[in-house]
Amino acid sequence: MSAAISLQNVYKTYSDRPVVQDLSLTIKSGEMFGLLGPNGAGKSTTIRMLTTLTKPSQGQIQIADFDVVRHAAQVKQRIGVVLQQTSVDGDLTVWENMEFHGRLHHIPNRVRQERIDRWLDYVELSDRRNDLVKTLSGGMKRRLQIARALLHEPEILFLDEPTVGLDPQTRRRLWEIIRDLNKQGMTMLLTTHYMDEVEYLCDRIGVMDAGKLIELGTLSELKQKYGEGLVMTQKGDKWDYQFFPDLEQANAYLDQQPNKTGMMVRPSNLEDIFVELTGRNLD
Ligand SMILES: Nc1ncnc2c1ncn2[C@@H]1O[C@H](COP(=O)(O)OP(=O)(O)OP(=O)(O)O)[C@@H](O)[C@H]1O
Repeated sequence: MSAAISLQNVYKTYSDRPVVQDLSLTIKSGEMFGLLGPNGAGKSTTIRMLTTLTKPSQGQIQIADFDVVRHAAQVKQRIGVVLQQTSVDGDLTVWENMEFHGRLHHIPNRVRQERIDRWLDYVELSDRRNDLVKTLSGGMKRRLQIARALLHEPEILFLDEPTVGLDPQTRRRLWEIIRDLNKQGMTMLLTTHYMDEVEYLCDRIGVMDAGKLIELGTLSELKQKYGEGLVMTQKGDKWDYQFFPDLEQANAYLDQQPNKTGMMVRPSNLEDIFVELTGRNLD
């Protein structure tokens, strides 16, 4: 597989304050990549640079072999973007939002109508096509954002916190859409605060903290690295976490303890690894 997204030693500085530092990363074509990190880690800034919305202060970014600064127009043709803050226009209908976006991308009329129908159908909004967007639920608006981002048939889709603020059923529904698009071959980069989202969706995970990429790998690689078994020990109102290569070794350790009160063993998960790495919970 070739590289869909490539960052080499990328920095972004605002008023001398580095918010992204020395970020190098390659995402293959067809990959579903999750960028995880606490508030202010630099995830949105990274997405903004990848999607030509802001320029890197230093370093190189290529999308489908096009430089994001020198060939921004070619990059824009190849990417779809669903950002947290880019909302759909509430005073237009569902169809008008799609139509407007299609015209911006100069999609010829007949093709545009066919694609609007197809993508609205795909995100199950066909029956709401004549409704004002402000009358839609949060989940429907997000689905419309996705349909709109797909209208010009991008190769790569960027999703910044795609399910934030949505109820569990709606999140699941969006996950299915995201998964299905990836199965159809679309490269995807998503940022999220939700560990379960990354675990469920992503082939590979990058953890950002304070502007730096501090960990990278598949979930199983990360679990192998940090340990698949965990011993939790209650210390007052806090828990101490100790990783072990597997559950058997975690249990063996527990068995050796003279006092097992306040101790428990369980399989580790991504959140444990995240807390170990950043010393913080995400919520
Ligand atoms: N336009 C800007 N001007 C100045 N500082 C900025 C700007 N955009 C972002 N920052 C700062 O850069 C840092 C990284 O922000 P960013 O939004 O990329 O983080 P994030 O990981 O996406 O966090 P969140 O999950 O809260 O969105 C923050 O400290 C933020 O205040």
